[in-house]
Amino acid sequence: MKLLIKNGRVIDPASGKDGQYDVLVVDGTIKKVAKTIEEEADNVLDAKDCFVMPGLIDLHVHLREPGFEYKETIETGCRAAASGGFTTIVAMPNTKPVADSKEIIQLVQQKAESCSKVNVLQAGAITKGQLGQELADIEGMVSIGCPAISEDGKSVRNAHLYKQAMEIAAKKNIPVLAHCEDIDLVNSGVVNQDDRMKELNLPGISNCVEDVIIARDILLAKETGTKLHLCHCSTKDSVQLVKMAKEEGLSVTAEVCPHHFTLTTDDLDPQNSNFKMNPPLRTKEDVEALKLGLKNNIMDVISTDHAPHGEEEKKAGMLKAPFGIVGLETAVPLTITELVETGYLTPMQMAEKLSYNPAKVLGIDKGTLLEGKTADIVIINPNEEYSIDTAQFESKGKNTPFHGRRVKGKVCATIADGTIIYKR
Ligand SMILES: NC(=O)N[C@@H](CC(=O)O)C(=O)O
Ligand SMILES: [Zn+2]
Repeated sequence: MKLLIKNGRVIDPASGKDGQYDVLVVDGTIKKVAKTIEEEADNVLDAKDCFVMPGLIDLHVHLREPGFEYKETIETGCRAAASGGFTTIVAMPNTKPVADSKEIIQLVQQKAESCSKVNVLQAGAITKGQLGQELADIEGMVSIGCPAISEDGKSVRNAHLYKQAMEIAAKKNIPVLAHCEDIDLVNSGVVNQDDRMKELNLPGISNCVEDVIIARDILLAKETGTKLHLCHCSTKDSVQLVKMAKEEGLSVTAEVCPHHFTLTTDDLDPQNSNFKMNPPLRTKEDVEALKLGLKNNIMDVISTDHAPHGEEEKKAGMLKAPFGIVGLETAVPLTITELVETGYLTPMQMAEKLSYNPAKVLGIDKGTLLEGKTADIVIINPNEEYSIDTAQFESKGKNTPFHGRRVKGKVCATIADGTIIYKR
């Protein structure tokens, strides 16, 4: 099987290439990247005026299977990933049952393999049942291909237990993906703690809820030598803390989600609980710090925190609705509109944050268009303008505050392992 991608703007962080090239894929492998390739192929894609980047990698996805199939299934989540340009996704463990054992990890792996070419990596929970009492079988899960551990949905409250998990992760050379939230400080908050929250008369979540755990986790990573990756950072001090950790030479990386660099608490419509997510939308000052953090390469990764929920449960109002919004199918246009068009990120940095750097965090041989590598590729038209429409989503989750928003940047095709898995 031969696939030829013609006339695109190839952007490949691994080689530093940014220019017009043709890409030839043979039997799932990138065979050749050259100025012009004249070769018969089974399939030819014209990528004129489009970015051709390594397939996107999302370190933070909630696939909801097993247990919450009404919100999303592995199959619908993978379809959403493909239409969003993602060829590898890391699934979070807060399923029912929790992904805390070899059996559940294997179940997800087998289902994913049977229904999609998207590379699904299931993160293992840190404690059994995410109850924070007893460590899960981390070594066992790693032995069957679990790429990382995470207690996402919450933090491990007991620092001693967490430190033990970090020691195992360090020994196994896998990253710890940290959801940073001090549950004792949350105090039933649902939106950011600021003037807007007072105006809306809703309970608030202060920046400290996130920052104190980021600080704790960095110090624990320093003492254990573990690779720490901080999930969905939303505060200005998170950027400062990551900067300090990097200056000290620690193995600390961090991600920012599109909603946290696009919206502030001023945008929040209290009647629409699709504005409710964890961490919450923060202030202008926080958003600017996150954007500069991405620009200055303090923040390494853009992840989606794709968190699908049912329509009914999201209708329960700001106080009762579950936290979370979908993100797989809006990440590319939001990144282009908010960060590339505005000059915060170059297209090369976009490819770094959405593919090359997440691959490095996981230590997997992906996120590149080098010859000889697996052909995971995304083709994006950065100039196409349109309105986000949830009716077009492949995801079961339609819970996004971005429905109707004008954006620029459209995924035209996604190729995983040499196969076209999405084409519009
Ligand atoms: N981010 C969210 O608001 N919700 C996530 C949990 C999480 O990622 O922390 C979920 O599972 O729904
Ligand atoms: Zn989380």
